[in-house]
Amino acid sequence: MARNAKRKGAGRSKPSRSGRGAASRRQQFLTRTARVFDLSETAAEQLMSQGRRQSLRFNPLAGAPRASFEAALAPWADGLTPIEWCDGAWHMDLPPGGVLPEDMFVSGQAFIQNASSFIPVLALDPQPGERILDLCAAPGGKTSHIAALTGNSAEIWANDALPARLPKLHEVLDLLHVQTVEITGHPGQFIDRFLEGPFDRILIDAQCTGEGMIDLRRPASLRYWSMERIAEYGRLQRKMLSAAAKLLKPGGVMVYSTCTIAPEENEAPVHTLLSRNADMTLEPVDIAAPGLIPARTRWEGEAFDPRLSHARRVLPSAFLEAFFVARFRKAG
Ligand SMILES: C[S@@+](CC[C@H](N)C(=O)[O-])C[C@H]1O[C@@H](n2cnc3c(N)ncnc32)[C@H](O)[C@@H]1O
Repeated sequence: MARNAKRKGAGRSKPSRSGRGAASRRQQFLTRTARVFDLSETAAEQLMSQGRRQSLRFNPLAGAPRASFEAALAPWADGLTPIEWCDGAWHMDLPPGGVLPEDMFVSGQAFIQNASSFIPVLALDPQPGERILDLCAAPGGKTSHIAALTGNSAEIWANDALPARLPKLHEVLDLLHVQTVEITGHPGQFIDRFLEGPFDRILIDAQCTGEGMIDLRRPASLRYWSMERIAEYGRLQRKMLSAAAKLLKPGGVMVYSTCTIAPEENEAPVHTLLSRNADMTLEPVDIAAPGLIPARTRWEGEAFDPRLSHARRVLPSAFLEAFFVARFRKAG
């Protein structure tokens, strides 16, 4: 796929300053997005031209009882909708000027995320007592969710390769009362050289082109988009998947997620891992979130492993960013 992508890509490594360059980049992104989701370009344009509302997650690790937290939310109940598929989370649609009490955030009782970010953690299904690796962890939203679901009783390794992002990771995990965590700063593509396995569960919430965050009403959000970047991240993601799989315990679960749309960064790296590791298979991503559709089993004339139909794409909507989630199981 990467070779194919490079040939097709009229990509540039630097952002183009010309209006014509920006227009053709926008058109290329739109054409691809429409094809990925099997939509018309008009429908794809609407999908990618909306603001995304945020969601609120209750953090039990802060020690406040859930009932008192919910009581404190009562004055804002009209602007909060419980998320049926994610316990202890609410979609937020507060009236203009509506602000939740600061204390909830300062005390670490509440955390704001895009609701799509809940899906990989729920698919990981972390359990107390397990050894869990979060390979691309900063700023720590998903690590803290893992710690919350396991009641601070899993051994979590939170890794991120970018030194500049580690202070924020420390800060978020401290704020959210995450205790059983080791923070490391290794390159994920070589993680098997730095950390000792085995891990019961591994989350790879990979560095990606972040197409899910593109809002076509804001031309700047496409400034760094290019086929070259897609191909470059696809190579990195393949390497991270391969290195992490070596650290997974037989019988263990590994979840791969991105907030991007490109099949070269989603289905293609998953396909490569399956084709090179007979002991790895895909399991259904069984989360009842709206807008979850099967991942692609073909792209640009190339067929992927049919098990990719178990992986899920998130169709972007008012509350959910475009996301991709695949859940692997290692034989054992
Ligand atoms: C999508 S973000 C992770 C978000 C995080 N999981 C969360 O929920 O808060 C991807 C992260 O990968 C990190 N990263 C980039 N290249 C990496 C690499 N080669 N190995 C490990 N992490 C990397 C980035 O610094 C970034 O923090």
